[in-house]
Amino acid sequence: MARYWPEPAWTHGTPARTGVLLVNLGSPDAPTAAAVRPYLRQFLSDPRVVEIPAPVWWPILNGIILNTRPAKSAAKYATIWMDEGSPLTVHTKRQTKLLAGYLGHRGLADLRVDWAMRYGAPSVPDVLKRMKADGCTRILIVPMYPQYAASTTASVLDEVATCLARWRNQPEIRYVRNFHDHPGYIAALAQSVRDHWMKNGEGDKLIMSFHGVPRRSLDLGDPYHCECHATARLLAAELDLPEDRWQLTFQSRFGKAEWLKPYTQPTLEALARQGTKRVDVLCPGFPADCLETLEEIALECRHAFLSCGGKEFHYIPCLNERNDWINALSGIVRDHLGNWLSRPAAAPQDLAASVQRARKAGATC
Ligand SMILES: C=CC1=C(C)c2cc3[nH]c(cc4nc(cc5[nH]c(cc1n2)c(C)c5CCC(=O)O)C(CCC(=O)O)=C4C)c(C)c3C=C
Ligand SMILES: [Fe+2]
Ligand SMILES: [Fe+2]
Repeated sequence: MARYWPEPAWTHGTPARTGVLLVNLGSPDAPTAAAVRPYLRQFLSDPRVVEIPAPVWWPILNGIILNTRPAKSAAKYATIWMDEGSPLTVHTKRQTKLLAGYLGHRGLADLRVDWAMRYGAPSVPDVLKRMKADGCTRILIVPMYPQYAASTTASVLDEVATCLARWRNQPEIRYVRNFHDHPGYIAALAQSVRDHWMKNGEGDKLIMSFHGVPRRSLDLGDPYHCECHATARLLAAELDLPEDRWQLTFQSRFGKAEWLKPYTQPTLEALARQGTKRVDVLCPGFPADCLETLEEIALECRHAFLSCGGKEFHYIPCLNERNDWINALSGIVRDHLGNWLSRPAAAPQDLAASVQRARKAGATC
């Protein structure tokens, strides 16, 4: 239970601040098996991600997966690694900096905007602790997942709650549950497609590929499937695309169970075999490029489509640092800050120190 540092005190004189914390999934520290193993161990030990009872799952995880997958995943990470690190981390860091700038221009320069990763570093508890030490008495948590899923969004909230469960004097917390239908997010996606078409012409079909989840989670009531469909419909409408010009698919299946269908790669292979010459592929569920988009889609799926007779495969990058997207994100943040914008944050107080001072001065309680 002593996983986290003790909470920092709010000291008198520290100016009160409102914090905004972007949280993404996280990456290993390096594209090596040694770095991928602890990352995968943490990720795949999360009961929100793998919902198999621990006595059944742990021998599989420790006996098979952690002995075989790290080297294979590391080789994939190595193909997309950037000079500054994993693409997911690099983009999340840049998005944070740009968001702080946009919010600053909207008169919110004193917001403390930071980022953390659910798995790997910097961890959610470490960043929350830093934010509290810097006077954040209110914190808006922004899981960087447009579509809510228990395995992603709820897992971030679990981690925040687990951290705060060890704190006596907690900040006020709000969070963004989803933004799958936010007009600014849909408009930025649509413009990214139009920008691509302007430079490269239009393909025969636009494939919107979302990360999959086990089919069972839909049957148990997870709204993820419906939110992916809502995003795809809104995007197709914004682009004025008739039904036969686009398709939604799910990628990144993990394990042997059935996942949400149709699967991305088999769909692309079938399209190529049926004579579709050119596809444009977009991953609207990922606000930042990462292993799953740059390796699985832009490399593996391209190869699969071309090997089955397709002629042109175009990958449309994620929103990353696009101005229209960061502007939309700043709107999402402002909407959720709501009445925090008009009420000053409570002054941070180190109550333990106040009590001691009062005692010294002769107070009896
Ligand atoms: C976009 C939302 C995501 C959902 C939903 C999601 C569910 C989910 N993922 C796994 C297993 C793995 N995912 C991996 C990588 C990965 N997943 C997401 C996003 C979602 N996952 C991202 C952004 C990434 C990329 C991370 C990066 O560093 O770039 C991996 C690790 C890589 C590998 O070894 O393949 C695994 C494993 C499950 C089981 C799941 C739902 C239950
Ligand atoms: Fe994943
Ligand atoms: Fe994958």
